[in-house]
Amino acid sequence: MQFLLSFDPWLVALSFIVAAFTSLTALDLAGRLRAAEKAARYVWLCGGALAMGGGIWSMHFIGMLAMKTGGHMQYDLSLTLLSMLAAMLASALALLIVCAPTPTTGRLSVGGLTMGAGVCLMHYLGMEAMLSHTPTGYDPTLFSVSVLIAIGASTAALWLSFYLNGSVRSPLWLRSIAALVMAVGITGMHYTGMAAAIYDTTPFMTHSTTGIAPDYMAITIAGIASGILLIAMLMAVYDSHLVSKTTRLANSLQEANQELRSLALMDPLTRMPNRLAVEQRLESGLVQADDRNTGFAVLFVDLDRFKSINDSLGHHAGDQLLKLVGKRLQSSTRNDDIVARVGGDEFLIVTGNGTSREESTTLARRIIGSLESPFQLDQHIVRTSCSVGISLYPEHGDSAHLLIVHADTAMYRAKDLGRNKLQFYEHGMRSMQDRRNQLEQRLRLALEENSLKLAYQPKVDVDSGRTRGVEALLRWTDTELGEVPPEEAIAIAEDTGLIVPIGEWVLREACSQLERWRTSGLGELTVAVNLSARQLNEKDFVSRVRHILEETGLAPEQLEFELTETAIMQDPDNALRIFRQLDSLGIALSIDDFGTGYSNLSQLKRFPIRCLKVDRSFTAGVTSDHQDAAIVRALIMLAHSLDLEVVAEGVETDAQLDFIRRLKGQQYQGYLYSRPLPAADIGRLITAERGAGSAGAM
Ligand SMILES: Nc1nc2c(ncn2[C@@H]2O[C@H](COP(=O)(O)O[C@H]3[C@@H](O)[C@H](n4cnc5c(=O)[nH]c(N)nc54)O[C@@H]3COP(=O)(O)O)[C@@H](O)[C@H]2O)c(=O)[nH]1
Repeated sequence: MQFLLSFDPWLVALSFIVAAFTSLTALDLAGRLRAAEKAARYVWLCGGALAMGGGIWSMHFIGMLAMKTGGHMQYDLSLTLLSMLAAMLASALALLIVCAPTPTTGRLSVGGLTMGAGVCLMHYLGMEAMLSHTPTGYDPTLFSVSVLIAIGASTAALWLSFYLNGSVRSPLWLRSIAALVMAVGITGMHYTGMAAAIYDTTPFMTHSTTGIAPDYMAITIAGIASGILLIAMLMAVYDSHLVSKTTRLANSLQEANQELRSLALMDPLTRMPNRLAVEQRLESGLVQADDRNTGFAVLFVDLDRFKSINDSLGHHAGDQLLKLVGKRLQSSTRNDDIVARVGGDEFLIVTGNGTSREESTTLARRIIGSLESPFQLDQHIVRTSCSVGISLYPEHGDSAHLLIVHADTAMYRAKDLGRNKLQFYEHGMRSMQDRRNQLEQRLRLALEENSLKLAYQPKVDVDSGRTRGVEALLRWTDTELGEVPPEEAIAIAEDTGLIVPIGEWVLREACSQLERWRTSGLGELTVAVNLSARQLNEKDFVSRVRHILEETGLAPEQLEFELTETAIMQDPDNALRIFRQLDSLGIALSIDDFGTGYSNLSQLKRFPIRCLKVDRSFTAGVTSDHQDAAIVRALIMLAHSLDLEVVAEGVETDAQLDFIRRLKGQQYQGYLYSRPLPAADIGRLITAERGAGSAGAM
């Protein structure tokens, strides 16, 4: 017998709300379950099955309570518990299914079927639990519809869960809509199932006194609903904690990433872009230039004599200098140029797009000019200069690599041409390494074939204007390479160790020449020979010198060695030992390029030195730069106080000579009197000088 049932609308609404709330919680749980690690997954699974099963079960019994009966309904305890167990097992199964990483159709179908069956089992066991109002049968159509709704709703719920908990968690509004759809399914199934019930008698007119009373049932339902609410709240709190933790982690990860990225692109000393950064910039510059049909320039800047500053003043000072140089370079460039430090004392500048050859020249000149004024490094004042090589895009290369290599090659050419210069790359210029290899080969050959030459530059007495001695300077004109600048030849010789045999050749040649001049009547001149630190390291250096003096017949008093402060400081103890032996032979020792090496004077004063040579870079500025003038004044005073002679190098003008004279510098050397000349020319010059002297005396 079918009866028309009526329901309390508030309780029906409540049952729907509980269903929706349960669905929302279940969707949330499914997402967490999938993301959870092994142990946490079991906790979420148990908690989820309890909450979800309990929720569905509560919704079902609220629906029962919503049914308006004339009597007092009681529920069978074991069937009620069984129905609850069925709901929870079905939920556990559903959650297990959604744990799987991929939602195959088979998995969804089996899951939907099993869960639907579980929900039906829960529902119809619940119906059976109604004591004295147990249905006697079910309308097959409505029953089938309720089963189909249960399976359909379960499959939809599983599918939604997969869909909404993919790689990215869906927003709350989307999950809420899904939960509402699921709630419609669950409540739809429930009320269809209730409508399917057939009773023999008018239901609910009788009273039962056994089983669970509706009051207890309401309390149980309220308890379970509160439990779900609690779990949902706990999840929300956990969620916000997780979100803030994740946000914090994400932020610090982002910061760490940024830091790593900037470190990878930054030179740690100067905090300027590094080689990688400039290469990236070059790559994008190439693309831009092609798009706009323009060009740009790459400038390779290398400091001159940085090594000697670093060696003599120490790495701290060297580092300070590099930072200051970096700042000056940056302030010499425009905003759209990038300045990077790409090696020890090497900087690379990539100009903004549209830079012409003329603009690159102006920039290179500005850069060279920016390094002209001295640098203050703690208590030291330091001077440096730079050589700049320039390559242009597109003329000199079509890749970042080529442009850098060509700018580098041009920079080495600028160094060969005497430093403190700019040089554009020219096609056919050999790469630095190629040229070095060729130079080394040719230099060895020149030594073997005895084709090296010496030039001599007079060292002139400031008061009398007469030549007191000469400095022997290496000259090399190669048949293939042409005239090779002495600085380049010496640098190769130093690097390859050839400086030892070449130095010995220079010494023998200079001593022989002096003897020839003496025997030809030029009188007692002295000859200064430059020494390299490498020569000092030769075990038998002193005995070789003694042997050459014996061989050539030159008196030791006519020989003088010049050594830079930097060379001495490479191994001061060894230098001191050798200097003492040379001094005891009667050979004089001079400190070359004085003022550029910045050695400590307490070290230097231990050495048997007779003379300080003021570096030509200071002499050049004595009449134009008050700092240079102050430095030369201080150096000469220092030499006087240590009872040493002073030779001012690089005197090119009368004004410079006057300055040296006023300070009582004893000797000078420079183009003013004579450039370095071949031996024959020097012979003639001194002969003329002597003749003029005797004529004057007469
Ligand atoms: N170990 C050895 N070093 C050597 C030897 N021969 C030369 N050298 C060193 O090479 C450097 C370059 O020498 P060079 O190009 O010969 O330059 C010398 C002079 O030409 C130059 N000079 C002299 N007067 C002036 C001047 O008025 N203006 C000006 N611009 N330059 C001038 O100075 C150089 C001499 O310097 P120094 O030796 O410091 O007195 C140079 O460092 C040589 O030392 C060698 O055989 N062995």
